[in-house]
Amino acid sequence: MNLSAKASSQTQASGAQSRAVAALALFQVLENGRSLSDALPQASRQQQLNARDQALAQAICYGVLRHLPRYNAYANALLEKPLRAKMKPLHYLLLVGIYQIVGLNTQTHAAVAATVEAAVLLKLPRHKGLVNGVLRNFLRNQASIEQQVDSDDLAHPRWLQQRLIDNYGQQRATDIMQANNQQAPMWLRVNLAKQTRTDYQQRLQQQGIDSVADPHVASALRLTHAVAVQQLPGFAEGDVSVQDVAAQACAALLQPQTGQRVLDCCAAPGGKTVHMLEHCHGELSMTALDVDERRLQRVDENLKRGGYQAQLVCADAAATDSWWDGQPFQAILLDAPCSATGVIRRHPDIKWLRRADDIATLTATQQRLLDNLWPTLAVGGRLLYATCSVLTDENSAQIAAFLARHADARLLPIATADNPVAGVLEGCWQRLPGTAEGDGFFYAVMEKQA
Ligand SMILES: C[S@@+](CC[C@H](N)C(=O)[O-])C[C@H]1O[C@@H](n2cnc3c(N)ncnc32)[C@H](O)[C@@H]1O
Repeated sequence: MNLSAKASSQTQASGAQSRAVAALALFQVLENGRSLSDALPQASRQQQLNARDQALAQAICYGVLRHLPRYNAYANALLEKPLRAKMKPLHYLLLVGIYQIVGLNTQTHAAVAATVEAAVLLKLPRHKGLVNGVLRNFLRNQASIEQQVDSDDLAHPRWLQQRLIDNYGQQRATDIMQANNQQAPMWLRVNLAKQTRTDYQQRLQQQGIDSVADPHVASALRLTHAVAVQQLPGFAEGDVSVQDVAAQACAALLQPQTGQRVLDCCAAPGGKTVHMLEHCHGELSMTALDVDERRLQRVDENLKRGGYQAQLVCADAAATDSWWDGQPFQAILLDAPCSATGVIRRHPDIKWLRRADDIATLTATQQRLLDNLWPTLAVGGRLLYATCSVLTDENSAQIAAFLARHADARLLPIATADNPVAGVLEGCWQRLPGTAEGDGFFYAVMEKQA
């Protein structure tokens, strides 16, 4: 084989690998209920994908998940009969192929060829012909198939659509779902303990990376185009972190003060723990707690990267007898486990993995955390309750019920009001996805009365 033929067959092989990885990851998410952030890296490792091919596999998975009903409908229209259970990975390979034809500006014929080849990697080599036939048929008849298939372009499960309509009305619910189907921008949090935001923006500019400063959150820069973290100057030294602008608002809302005892009780992977430490130049007595030991390691890594210290505790935050020494905290961040319906732009698998029943379970957990942590807060101290959810049961209704149960809790109104949302408890802040380019997020600040 000459060199260029060898190079071209290597390119083809890596093209097939990324398509196979995308199909396998989608299979794991949609058939086995695994999160994409677990399934994709695992499938990538199995196929030994390089970073570039992994990025392609990820882009394909995101694209398919964003408009899953539409691509499923196309595949079903193209297949004479549904595939047998054993051949199910092939269905996801077809979605991968269809998405590339519809949604990616790749060279279509090369993309189809790589997708057909991926059937071999899925250990279904005998069905290469089927994949080829279906995708070529779609290429020939795309316009008529798109016309004949009645697909739901909002692409959210019915129960979630209905909840959003119940919470916000038809128009706002539609806006939320449309925003959920967009790609989220990359946001940076500049470590203001080390440099000004303008200085860091200039460092970016010197590397040819354009950014826009957020008018409300002092540390936040939005990149005009996403880049790999390794390209960010000073990333390894903790000069900058990747964090959405909505998450960055937490430190300023809680306002921890130098020298205070602070609890971050659902801390992993530690984005907000480190931000609070940056906010006070590291001078906080910080306890970072999480129930998940593996995720707690990420907090440790993030602390080390920034050069900060915290006491790490692995425990159920609500089981205070098991970890609390009885010394009250002056500030508590409860970034509660939630439906994550505010971050569907970044995790499009969420809308297919969540079930309607999950919401009641989550609200019960949130209530237990709020009630059991409240006694650990000092009189005069503040608790910030935050979620990346847009559902009122987890947010306004949760806080209204908490205030009704706790006479010593006073809501400190948040004056930001860049997007007051009808139906949200006055004094709380509900950000909706896409508003000012940020994620959907909810915040309520409460102070403990004597
Ligand atoms: C929204 S994430 C936190 C994100 C984090 N604050 C950050 O900014 O990087 C919620 C976290 O709550 C943790 N968690 C869930 N239930 C918990 C519990 N009962 N006690 C402590 N942590 C819990 C999860 O393991 C998860 O890491």
